[in-house]
Amino acid sequence: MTILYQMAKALRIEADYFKELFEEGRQAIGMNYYPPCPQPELAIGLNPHSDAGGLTILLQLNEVEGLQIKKNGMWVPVQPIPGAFIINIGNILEIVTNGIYPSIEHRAVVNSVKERLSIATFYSPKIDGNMGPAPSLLTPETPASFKTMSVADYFKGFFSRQPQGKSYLDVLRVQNENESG
Ligand SMILES: O=C(O)CCC(=O)C(=O)O
Ligand SMILES: [Fe+2]
Repeated sequence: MTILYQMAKALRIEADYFKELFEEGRQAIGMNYYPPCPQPELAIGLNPHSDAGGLTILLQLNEVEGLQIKKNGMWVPVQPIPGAFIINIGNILEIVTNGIYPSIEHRAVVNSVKERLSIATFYSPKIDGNMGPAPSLLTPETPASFKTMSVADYFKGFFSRQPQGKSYLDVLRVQNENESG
């Protein structure tokens, strides 16, 4: 919550909006084990995706490189630093910040000789609320880029698709003035 409140403050989003969304939020944990692969160029550990939730806190457990983020169209490795957490922005933060904090596309590659372990915690809003771009960010010059929807419908949509880059966000985007009414 501390990280989220600092983000809200930086963007001048009312703290109450984040409190309402995230304070009773859901935290999920995922553990990833990537066995060594003799031909790593033919395999992928985890397909390119952006995380569904608000914030992800990730620990690369055993100092084997594997996580890559997409920056300017290129895959950039994230060096594991012992004891350091990686904070990733998920799709829901992109939606509530109306695109100011874009979610990060990332993937995990495998190593030819070493196994790799990571633990991720995903922090998301409570399931029985609605979410959309924070009202305080919306002005006539900066209209909503995303639809407001229930958190439950958002996750239903997310889990009914194959993870494929950031494609799900495009479905939720307000297309243009005419279509958005
Ligand atoms: O193993 C990693 O470093 C990435 C894990 C990940 O992106 C995820 O669990 O969503
Ligand atoms: Fe991820």
